[in-house]
Amino acid sequence: MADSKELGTANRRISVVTNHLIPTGLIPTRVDSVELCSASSMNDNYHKVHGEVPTHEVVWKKAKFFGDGEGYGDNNKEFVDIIYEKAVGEGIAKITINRPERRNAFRPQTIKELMRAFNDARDDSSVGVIILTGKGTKAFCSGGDQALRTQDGYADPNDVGRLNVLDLQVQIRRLPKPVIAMVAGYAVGGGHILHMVCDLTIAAENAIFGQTGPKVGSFDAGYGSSIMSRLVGPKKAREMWFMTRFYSAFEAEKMGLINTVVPLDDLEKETVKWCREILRNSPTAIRVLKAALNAVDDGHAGLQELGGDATLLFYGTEEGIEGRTAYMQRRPPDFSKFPRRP
Ligand SMILES: CC(C)(COP(=O)(O)OP(=O)(O)OC[C@H]1O[C@@H](n2cnc3c(N)ncnc32)[C@H](O)[C@@H]1OP(=O)(O)O)[C@@H](O)C(=O)NCCC(=O)NCCSC(=O)c1cc(O)c2ccccc2c1O
Repeated sequence: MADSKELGTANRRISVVTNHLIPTGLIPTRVDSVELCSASSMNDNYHKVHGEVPTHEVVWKKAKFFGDGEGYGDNNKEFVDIIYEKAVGEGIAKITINRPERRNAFRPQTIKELMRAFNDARDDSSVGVIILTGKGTKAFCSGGDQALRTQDGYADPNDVGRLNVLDLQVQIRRLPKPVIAMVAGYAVGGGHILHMVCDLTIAAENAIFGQTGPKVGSFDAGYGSSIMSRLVGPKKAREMWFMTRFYSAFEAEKMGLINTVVPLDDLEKETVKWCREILRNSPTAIRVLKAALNAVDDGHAGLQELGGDATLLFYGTEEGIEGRTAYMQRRPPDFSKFPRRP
């Protein structure tokens, strides 16, 4: 039985907690004085200057590789498992996994093609945002093609096995432009991890999210675990991995796993709108912010990325140029005119 000292402590704690509770009658149920408005209809000077985000129809063209001409063409002839497009006149690239009959499961060839396309979108300075999606409405991606799983990893016929999707995850994570996962249908297994490594996820109402690894004898103990834990918290991450449950788009949004849910018919329109909104902002600010947002979690690699951005910016300054010029002119550099800022 509790003695009187323990009871006193318990009573004090209860009264501290109850003092912070608002009696139900006092909880405001209606906002009288504040006019609520959506971000797009805000009437402040910032929104007057910047205006509405354009909503015109996007025009996609098969992408030509950067450096191969005007940016459009039919290099896609080389692609079997993906479709690579660029929006005409705006800085959006779209990469589509094109294996709908397999719910867009990836095989090694798919990963190789995805990596080529992402590399091109990175190098093409006219591209500012990249959309990753799956063909059709049934699946974004259902992970590794289990028919090609070997003891060494995933292998196309006559090839060595590898877990090459891990390289793609790193590539997306380190790519200095935002990558948006546009998800309709299933994003499960390795496909779920792909959407998690993207910077943003926009889902259709029919989207379904989840891990299947422990059901099929697999697991991703890398980004698939650590990034998930960051996104949904350690308890929910354990639930997702241990139980292998599937979650609706609305549940995923509530969990912080995705950014927004839209009707299936509006999925691309809304995703393009997000891209256009991002493209109005400073590419350098976005580049550095992406690196900064990943830096702590990515350890030395994260610091390297962020540090690289600092060097990149420094190379464009007079101070940086003076160092290089002096070296080339075989003279000592004159850094005296550059401020030693507080
Ligand atoms: C995604 C589904 C829930 C969809 O179910 P639905 O009923 O709509 O469709 P079907 O099941 O009939 O599928 C149609 C058709 O596609 C084939 N298919 C679907 N997914 C795959 C797949 N991943 N691999 C191979 N084939 C697939 C299916 O067999 C049907 O073919 P038919 O010939 O019968 O028409 C459901 O399909 C589903 O649960 N799929 C499996 C999801 C899954 O378990 N994925 C693998 C998880 S493991 C993984 O992805 C993975 C990959 C890596 O590279 C890693 C690397 C490093 C670490 C970990 C890794 C990892 O875990």
